[in-house]
Amino acid sequence: MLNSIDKLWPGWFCDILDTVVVWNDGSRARVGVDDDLVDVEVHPSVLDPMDYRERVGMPMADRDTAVAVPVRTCSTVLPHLEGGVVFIPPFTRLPFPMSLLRSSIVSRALARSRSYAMTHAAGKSPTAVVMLNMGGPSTVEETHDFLKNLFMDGDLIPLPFQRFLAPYIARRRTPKIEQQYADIGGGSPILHYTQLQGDGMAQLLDELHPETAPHKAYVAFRYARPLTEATARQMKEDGVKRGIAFTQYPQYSCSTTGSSLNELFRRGKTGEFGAIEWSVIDRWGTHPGFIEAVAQNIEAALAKFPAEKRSETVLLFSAHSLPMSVVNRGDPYILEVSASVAAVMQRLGHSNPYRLVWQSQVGPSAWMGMQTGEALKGLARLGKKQVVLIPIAFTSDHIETLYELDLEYAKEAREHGVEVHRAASLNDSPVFIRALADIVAAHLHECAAGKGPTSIQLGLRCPGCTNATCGQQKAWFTRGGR
Ligand SMILES: C=CC1=C(C)c2cc3[nH]c(cc4nc(cc5[nH]c(cc1n2)c(C)c5CCC(=O)O)C(CCC(=O)O)=C4C)c(C)c3C=C
Ligand SMILES: [Fe+2]
Repeated sequence: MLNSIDKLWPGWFCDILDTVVVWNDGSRARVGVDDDLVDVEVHPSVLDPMDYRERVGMPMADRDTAVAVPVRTCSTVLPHLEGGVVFIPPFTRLPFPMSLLRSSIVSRALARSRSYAMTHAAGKSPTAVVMLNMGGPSTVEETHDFLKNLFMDGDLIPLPFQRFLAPYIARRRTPKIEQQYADIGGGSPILHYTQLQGDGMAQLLDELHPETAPHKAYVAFRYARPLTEATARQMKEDGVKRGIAFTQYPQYSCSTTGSSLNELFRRGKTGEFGAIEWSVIDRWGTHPGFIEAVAQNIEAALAKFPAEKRSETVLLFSAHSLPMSVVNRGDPYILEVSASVAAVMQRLGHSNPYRLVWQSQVGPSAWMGMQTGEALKGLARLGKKQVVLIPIAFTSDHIETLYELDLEYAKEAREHGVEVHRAASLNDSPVFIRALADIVAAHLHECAAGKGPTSIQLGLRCPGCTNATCGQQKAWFTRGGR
């Protein structure tokens, strides 16, 4: 039996076969290693992958992202399962070695669905999925323009005499930040990863939601190339009629997602994008695919500690801080980051002690604490000498992970005798890319079911909000950008 499976799907299972146990009856089963078990669906006696897909009516992407595990033990309990496979749906919690295996299978899915998308979606105006984020300088030379755009943004940093003060502050800050980008390899990798994530997501979407295919990912950065205005020109040129504004910040803040939506609104209402029907995905910080992808990276970092001391390791979640003035006007970011952390810890079965701390404060005003650097020193003082640092509020590497966490904080902690490993950023995680596709597919289904173009939550302004654009923007998107 093992040989026949190995011939059909070469190399997929060999390394986990010995650890898998399956039992139960009917079409459900439990699979896992020792006590670490998950519920799965069982498809007995199906060995050919194409046949498998047809029989269960499963989209190509799901077939490949599922982990198919040959049944070979427990033949006394379930003789009819021997020679079959079990299908574990995407985002099911998996014991660690199996979750790694699934990642590699998802990579194959991306490659396969590319050709599917091309065959089925030729010649139609694309459904645009606009990936909103702040962006970063791709080269050191772009640092000044990035900072100038950032300090000009009154939604992020309201300054007196903004048009004059912003260029001045940007100029003064440029040498320091240029050096940081030089130290992390000569620029921010955010554009590279956003394009990769967007392209992978669009390919999967063509299959998950063929009604709106072809899907095309566009990147609209707030402070770096490609800026929203350039993306608007491109979308108009491509004849886009349907757009989804998809924030790439998992958790909502008025200073991040809110700022990007305000910018989209300003340019959308003057027709820069052409005539587009808009809808918005404004937050997804507890989506099971996002949580699964983060959890897998934590498990990989935890595995670097000796097994006998692993459970003592502190999981230190770190997110970009917010000024207390923003928190105190009712911004939902702190709550939503906390919800992400709670969901990840739930997924990990609360295997370790944890804290959520805050980094990257800028300027002299009061910011949300405790600060990440101080927390690491505090843990060292308390004798906690093993830490996994986890970036939880950003989806790819950037100056905060590669410079602040890796070069500053982790180094300092090691000087205090703490062993630190950072959980990798999501970057090219296939599980994460699949999650992005899943989020958009669910959104498209909801739109088709008449649930409206925005979430209910987007409609509520912060109780302390005095920014008129926020109100107009929310009303405009609620009408589908009309
Ligand atoms: C969820 C992420 C972020 C939130 C929330 C956020 C709020 C926020 N940021 C500033 C000021 C600055 N941020 C800067 C850089 C920067 N900010 C984020 C993310 C969030 N910011 C990232 C990922 C980056 C780095 C980009 C990269 O490519 O690496 C900077 C510029 C760098 C510096 O000068 O130190 C400033 C300034 C404020 C005021 C704010 C909340 C109101
Ligand atoms: Fe920031």
